[in-house]
Amino acid sequence: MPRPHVLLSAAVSLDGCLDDTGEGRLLLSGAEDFDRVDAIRAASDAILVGAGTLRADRPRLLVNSQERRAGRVADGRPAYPLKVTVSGSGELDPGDPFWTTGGERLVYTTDRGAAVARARLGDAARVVALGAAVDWAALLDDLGGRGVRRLMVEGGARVHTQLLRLGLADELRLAVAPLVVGEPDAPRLFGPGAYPGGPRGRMRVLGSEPVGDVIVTRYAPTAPGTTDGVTAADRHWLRLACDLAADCPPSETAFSVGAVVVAADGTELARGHSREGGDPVVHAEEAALAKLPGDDPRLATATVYSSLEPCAHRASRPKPCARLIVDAGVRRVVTAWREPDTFVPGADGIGVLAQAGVVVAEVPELAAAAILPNRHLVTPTVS
Ligand SMILES: NC(=O)C1=CN([C@@H]2O[C@H](COP(=O)(O)OP(=O)(O)OC[C@H]3O[C@@H](n4cnc5c(N)ncnc54)[C@H](OP(=O)(O)O)[C@@H]3O)[C@@H](O)[C@H]2O)C=CC1
Ligand SMILES: Nc1c(N[C@@H]2O[C@H](COP(=O)(O)O)[C@@H](O)[C@H]2O)[nH]c(=O)[nH]c1=O
Repeated sequence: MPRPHVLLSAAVSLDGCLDDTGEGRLLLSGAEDFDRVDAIRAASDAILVGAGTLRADRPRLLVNSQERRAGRVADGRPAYPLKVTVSGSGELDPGDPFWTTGGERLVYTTDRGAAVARARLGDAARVVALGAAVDWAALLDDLGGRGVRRLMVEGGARVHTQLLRLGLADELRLAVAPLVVGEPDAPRLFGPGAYPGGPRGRMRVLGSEPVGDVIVTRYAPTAPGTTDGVTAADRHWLRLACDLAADCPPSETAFSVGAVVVAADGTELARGHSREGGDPVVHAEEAALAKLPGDDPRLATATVYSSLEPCAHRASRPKPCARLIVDAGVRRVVTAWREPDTFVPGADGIGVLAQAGVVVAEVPELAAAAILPNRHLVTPTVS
């Protein structure tokens, strides 16, 4: 099951605070903005907050609009999204309105926390133990397995910080309120640590609008991952490579493939697709790499996204794409689809890359998109 789309939602002051240190929650949003948040909740399958937010805010996390609830029911969904919390300790207060209102409740916790949470909550929630520690990737996989496609995360600071740092957030929606908290101990949206792309990495702005007196901006993280684990930004770039594959001039004798080269800070360096620019034999990765100077220093930390595994054997050119990638100094490749035996039996571009020390991440959930423009070339059993 695919992981859900993860949307981080927060309201902050001009000095980046989520709250002040006083009693009760600081309302950063106005009525119009709370209504915008309500619409996102209604469009979500599940809403997650950390146990710290449960303790500090005692939220209900409802869809407040009756029309929106009715719309969900008309679509065959429950009136309220699933409510999810994360707690290492399991120290959750059954008197909180979170457990008695709205949608069904789910707690992700540790093996030790599970015993505490079950004793405290009884039937008010399903408690899922994820081992000695809570692993966020495992949590998202589990939610995907429960049919959650869109997850809204409403904080707090420690939860947002981890999801962004781990590269697991697809989108960040930030409402910036026109006030300054000014307190040194007030919770900040993002804590210190190593974020994808480092301090020079820039996110992509998807849009921005005034809502009442706050400004809401939508961002997408773009900096590639650095391991064979797949991040949300990796999926974004690989989806683009699959879209490029669909743009190739069709062929009966070669695959349609798209490729994108992305720098460590999330800057797109080059893109290419098969048979680009009227060259009947050029491959996607070859076309993309040819647009960059061979000594471009950004290549050493770049990631190549290719809808199809880079080729290992080639009749039409001296070097296959796996070798071109290694020779360009690229150390990481993300791909959706292993090459079938259609033209070259036993091609193992991933093996060539791995042998040269290149980290390869595979995203099988995007294989269908990579195959689509090639469906006339593969038998149904291969696809
Ligand atoms: N302005 C806004 O939009 C929002 C503001 N807020 C504010 O944020 C503040 C709360 O933030 P914060 O205190 O950081 O709390 P969080 O909501 O981020 O919750 C932190 C708690 O969640 C659990 N947790 C988180 N990550 C893990 C993990 N990897 N493994 C195990 N348990 C984990 C722990 O629970 P446990 O302690 O049980 O082990 C931890 O103490 C409040 O002041 C609130 O008002 C909150 C949401 C939105
Ligand atoms: N203070 C604040 C937010 N706080 C969030 O709203 C949650 C409470 O929602 P509810 O149960 O509907 O009262 C709370 O737990 C926290 O996640 N959100 C925002 O968009 N803007 C704000 O100014």
